Amino acid sequence: MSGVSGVGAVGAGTGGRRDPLAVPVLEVEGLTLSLGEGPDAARILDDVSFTVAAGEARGFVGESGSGKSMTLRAVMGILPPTVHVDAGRILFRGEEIVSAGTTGPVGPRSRGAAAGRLQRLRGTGIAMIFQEPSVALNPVTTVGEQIVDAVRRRQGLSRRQARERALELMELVGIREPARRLGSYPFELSGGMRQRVMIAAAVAGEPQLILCDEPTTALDVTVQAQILALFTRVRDELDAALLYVTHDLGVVAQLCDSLTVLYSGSVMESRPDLRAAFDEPWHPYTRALLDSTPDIDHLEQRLRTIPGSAPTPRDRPDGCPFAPRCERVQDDCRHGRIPDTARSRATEVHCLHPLGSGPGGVPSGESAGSAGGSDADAATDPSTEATERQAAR
Ligand SMILES: Nc1ncnc2c1ncn2[C@@H]1O[C@H](COP(=O)(O)OP(=O)(O)OP(=O)(O)O)[C@@H](O)[C@H]1O
Repeated sequence: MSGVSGVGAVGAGTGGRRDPLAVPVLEVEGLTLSLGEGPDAARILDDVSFTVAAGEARGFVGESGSGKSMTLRAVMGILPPTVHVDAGRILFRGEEIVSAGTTGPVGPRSRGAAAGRLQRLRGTGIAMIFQEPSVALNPVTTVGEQIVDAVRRRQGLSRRQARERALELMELVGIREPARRLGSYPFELSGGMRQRVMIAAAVAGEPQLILCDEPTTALDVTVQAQILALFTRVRDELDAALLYVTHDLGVVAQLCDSLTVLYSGSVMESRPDLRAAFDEPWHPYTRALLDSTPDIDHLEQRLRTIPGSAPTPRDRPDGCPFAPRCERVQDDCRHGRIPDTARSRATEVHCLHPLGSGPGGVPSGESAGSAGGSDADAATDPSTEATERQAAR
């Protein structure tokens, strides 16, 4: 792809050193969501926290129904009307955009300062890329018009300038002969091409945060690899923060720097260093997910499946929601709230009997510090290491 023009076309592309102390682009703090109200309310997200920094790609993984999409929808401000925020908040570049009491887009409680800020950010500061391009693309409008409109809406350029920018964006996302393709309708393109068009339209506003909801699941592996490479490129050129939802750890391995593992609405494990998490997962659920992921280097090994199934929001058990399926379960796992046993600022492990050999079951390399975060913590905190690695990239 020749798209060097894309560097100038889509963003800051600073490529310089980042400030490890900079405010994260996205901070989700204690997000707790319920479906319905009153005695029939069911908790679909319970005290979920994580951050994504500029230039970082965080994989957000878990089985179907674990709450991945709902988290993205909360960030984007598009929760279903029946789902509301019980507790927690979401900050975009340090500014609160979602707070407790927020409900779906039609609810009266969604109005207010935070909702107004979110409205303005949607499409410019924050972009979302869906699994199915038809969700985002208009079938009766040419792809050129859709990208030009996205550019104009977000950047206030003239029609001619916007067309030039649209061509650059199409080149950036790997659409050959973009001038010819401007006049195509979505149905005239392959699935992979439609996905590229959606990405081009999404990044037209030079977003600082890109939310991806399984955007390659429907594509064959070759196209999937191209799209993943494209995400890496767009992220680097915009210095954007990427939150990538998937159930596929193979995809996470190719794209992401950090990892959050969700199960039945709760964070099981959150790690700033994806490689360390894959080499030595601490939560038995993360281990089980890894064991059920195909490994191209060890095809002779039989894949393990996780016995049983995840609870629905209405039948979540007391204690650890994974306990009924966990090989390491003990009596104390079945009662009360499971605390974070990692004792590190950027790392979370909600398990009373984690894998590993360090203090609290957490290997020494990533166990640094207390939740308070002293200078000594900063020297060894894996979040600092990960940020510095990114800064040096
Ligand atoms: N529109 C909706 N209205 C009410 N509840 C919903 C809605 N969509 C999903 N849910 C429920 O919210 C919970 C979390 O669902 P969510 O879609 O976030 O899971 P997920 O991890 O993204 O799953 P998948 O990988 O299948 O997309 C589930 O129990 C689901 O049944």
